[in-house]
Amino acid sequence: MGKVLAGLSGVLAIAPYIALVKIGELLLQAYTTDTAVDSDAVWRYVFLLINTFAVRLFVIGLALSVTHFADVKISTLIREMTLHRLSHAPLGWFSSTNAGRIRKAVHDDIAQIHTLIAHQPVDVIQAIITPLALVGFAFTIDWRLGILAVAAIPIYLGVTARMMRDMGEKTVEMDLHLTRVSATMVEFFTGISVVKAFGTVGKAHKRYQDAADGFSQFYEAWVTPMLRGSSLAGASIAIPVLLAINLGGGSLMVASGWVSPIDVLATTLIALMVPSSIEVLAGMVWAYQLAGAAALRVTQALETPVLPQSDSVQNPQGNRVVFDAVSFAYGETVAARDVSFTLEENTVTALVGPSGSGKSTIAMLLARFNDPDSGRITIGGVDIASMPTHQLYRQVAFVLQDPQLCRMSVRDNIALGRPDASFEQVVAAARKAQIYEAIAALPQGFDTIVGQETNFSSGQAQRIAIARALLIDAPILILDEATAFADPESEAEIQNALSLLVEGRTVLVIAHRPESIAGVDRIIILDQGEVSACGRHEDLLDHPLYRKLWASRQRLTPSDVNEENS
Ligand SMILES: Nc1ncnc2c1ncn2[C@@H]1O[C@H](COP(=O)(O)OP(=O)(O)OP(=O)(O)O)[C@@H](O)[C@H]1O
Repeated sequence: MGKVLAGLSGVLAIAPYIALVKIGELLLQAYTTDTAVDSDAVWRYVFLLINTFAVRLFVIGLALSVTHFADVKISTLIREMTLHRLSHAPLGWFSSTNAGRIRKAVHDDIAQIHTLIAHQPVDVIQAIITPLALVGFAFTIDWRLGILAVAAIPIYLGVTARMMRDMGEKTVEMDLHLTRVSATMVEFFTGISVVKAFGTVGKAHKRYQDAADGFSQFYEAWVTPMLRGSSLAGASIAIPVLLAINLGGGSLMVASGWVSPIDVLATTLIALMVPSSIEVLAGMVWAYQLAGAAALRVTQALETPVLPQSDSVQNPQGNRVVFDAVSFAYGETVAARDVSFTLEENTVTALVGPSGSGKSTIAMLLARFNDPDSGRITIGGVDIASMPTHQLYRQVAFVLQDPQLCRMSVRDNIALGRPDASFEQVVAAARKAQIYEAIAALPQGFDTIVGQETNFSSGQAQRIAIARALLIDAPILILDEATAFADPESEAEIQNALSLLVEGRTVLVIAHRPESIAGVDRIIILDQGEVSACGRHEDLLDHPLYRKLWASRQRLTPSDVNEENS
């Protein structure tokens, strides 16, 4: 409908020229016959001019309204589909995915598609129909004047077509460069505090600098030859050139008695109008290319892998967790290889191993951050992949290294996993997590907005995360041990909060410091994604890797270390 209305407005564009020719003919006739001008007829054409102008404005407005309504509907739909898709993506996907890429797809790219839906149908149809209608009218005035009116167009089109030859590929390439610049900028700003603290701004800045340099080199190489072509194309449709062709040629035709001066005037004006319509079209082609590339990226976001979801609530028998021959790889990097172990109910099990041995990956498979490539994980005999997400997260809670407080009230932050919890339950969780006093001391208490009215220290944020997990009251808990000791000042309070949290639960601890897990029920040593040994601290003291991990923390006695080295 938008296109039909735009076509109609394009046809109406010839009305001023018809009025011009008719009024000109009336004036010329009065002049040559030395009679009075037929002013009624002149006014009729003036009214025709005003009316068609008003109708044209109305039709364009209507066409744009139709396309803008369509755009709002389609953009909303695409946003909903993208967000729905992203909300079902494995949690692990977010950490491995470039923040800049997601932001660009969800925000910028969907906005860019606006051009494609809201403006392109109207502008392109108008830009095609208007010059065609004008040129058609010029030919109806006189075919020779019609030819003069379009004489410069083939040169303009030829040069422009040459310039635009590999526009599609180049636009995609430009977009890749821009995405890289955007992603490195997000990376740079996200880590700016750490980078500054360690005085390595230059290094971190380099990735962004390289991306920006890459873009400017590509852009210069692409645009420089285009500028020459663009000057030549512009010169071929410059006003002096068009006036010389149309007025020069037209004057010769008037002298030969083929056409009247009014005809020449009307077709000259048409000749001046046609290139600007074509330029609008060329501009639209460019915008169309950009919007096309944006649409491609949105399509890719819509193809984000999703975790299969089950709707049928399962009935696990207890909370025994079994990892059964679980393997998982990030692309080529194998992070878990044929891993099997059991977490007995109400025991604390620690995963230890060198950095990169797969501790976090394996632990987070239990929270379905990703699904195993092979093998399965069961809770009470039920495969976690067959549990609905809400059921799984009632069974499994986690306290991670970065507690991630949201910009909402402290109360809502604590009740994030259980929005139906009463205020008394939230307060009780805060008390158990040893964070009640700090919250109560805030001017708005539990209604204080985090990140706006207050900010918590990392130790306090960790205790809020513990309160959150306490409130969820899940029987299984994944705990990143780094969390517990990140803030030495509040270590005692965190220890107390944690001992309350782990009580009576099945706990899997991602242990970064072997000395802190000496009292746990079971220790699993991981090496390059494989289970190397399991047992209690005392049982494992002879294990070379375990001894090495301890030695690296200088907790083994010198004699132990010597023994190991001998
Ligand atoms: N999101 C990811 N994308 C690609 N590879 C990853 C990702 N996360 C981890 N890896 C790789 O998987 C392997 C296991 O990493 P993981 O973080 O699970 O080890 P870890 O033992 O927890 O390490 P650390 O003690 O340093 O936290 C490593 O080789 C790591 O480089």
